[in-house]
Amino acid sequence: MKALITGISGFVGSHLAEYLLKNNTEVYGTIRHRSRMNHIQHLMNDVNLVECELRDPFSVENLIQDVKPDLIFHLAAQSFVPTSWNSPIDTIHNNVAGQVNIFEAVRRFNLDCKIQIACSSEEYGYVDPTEVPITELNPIRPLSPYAISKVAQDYLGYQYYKSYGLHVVCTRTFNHTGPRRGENFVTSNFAKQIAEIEKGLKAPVLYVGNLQAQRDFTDVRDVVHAYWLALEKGDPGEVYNIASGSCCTIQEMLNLLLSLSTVQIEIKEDPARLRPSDVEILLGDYSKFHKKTGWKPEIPFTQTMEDLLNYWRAIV
Ligand SMILES: Nc1nc2c(ncn2[C@@H]2O[C@H](COP(=O)(O)OP(=O)(O)O[C@H]3O[C@H](CO)[C@@H](O)[C@H](O)[C@@H]3O)[C@@H](O)[C@H]2O)c(=O)[nH]1
Repeated sequence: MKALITGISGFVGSHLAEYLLKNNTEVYGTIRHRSRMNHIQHLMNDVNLVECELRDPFSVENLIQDVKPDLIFHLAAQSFVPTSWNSPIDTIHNNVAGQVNIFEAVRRFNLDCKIQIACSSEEYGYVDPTEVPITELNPIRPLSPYAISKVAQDYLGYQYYKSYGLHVVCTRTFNHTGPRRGENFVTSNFAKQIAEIEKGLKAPVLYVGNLQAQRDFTDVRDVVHAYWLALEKGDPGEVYNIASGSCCTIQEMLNLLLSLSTVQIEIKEDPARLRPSDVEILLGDYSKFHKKTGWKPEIPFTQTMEDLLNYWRAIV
């Protein structure tokens, strides 16, 4: 079985590669010339890397023709919400064009493969507090250009399934974290600041944005297991929530991290970290996916945050 991971050098891509290798799957992954390889350095002898610019149809055609994967996990994306405010067109173009190029190449070469699309809970956007937990039937009310790009990816998956019979499964994943999480994302950003303060590399002041937002966090190692099951057992043309089923405020997540450290830290709001419109609550209902695949999250949140903090302690 040959699996292709787009964005293999990223946070989720590197964990998925580890998971697939343990499952005796032959792993191929796309990288770009400027990709940082530190997350997959330890896998270099076990995975096959292909340089590919997903925005370029010729590059993607060559990729699909050469690799001929049985499974495609499409993870590559501009995935940081604030960046999408600064460069909305780039985010939408990158996330949408890359996926259309993959679909068109699979179609052109008549490839019999299953495709997982990494969609997002951000698609739900504005959620009234009476509308949680969020099921796949909740309204889609996107609040950022990033969310719009994910809605487009989601609906393209449905359209290519209906129009051409492509085996596409969309996973709407709620927030996920763990070792190797990019330092811009809130859990990693706070953990890195704490690790730096512990080492005396930074004054004991931790900068934060909106601490009232509520998020549903799952460990990335549970998430990659879900992606595998989505293609093994999920129905094509369907969308599945991947979530933990509980949520906390960002303040509570910060308190947990602080409780794992012994240093005294002052908390300061940094206005630059506030967003034009923030999604205030994301709390997912993953029962549709559980019924289909038996999946449920296994790793407790405290463990995830401890592993994340230790990850940063080891590298700052
Ligand atoms: N990044 C960041 N966020 C902060 C900070 N302080 C508070 N927050 C709040 O913490 C929440 C989470 O922010 P992020 O970690 O940046 O993630 P996100 O915007 O929820 O998006 C993530 O989850 C999506 C799934 O729901 C993913 O699709 C997306 O790619 C990303 O991983 C947001 O409400 C944000 O306003 C801060 O200093 N930095």
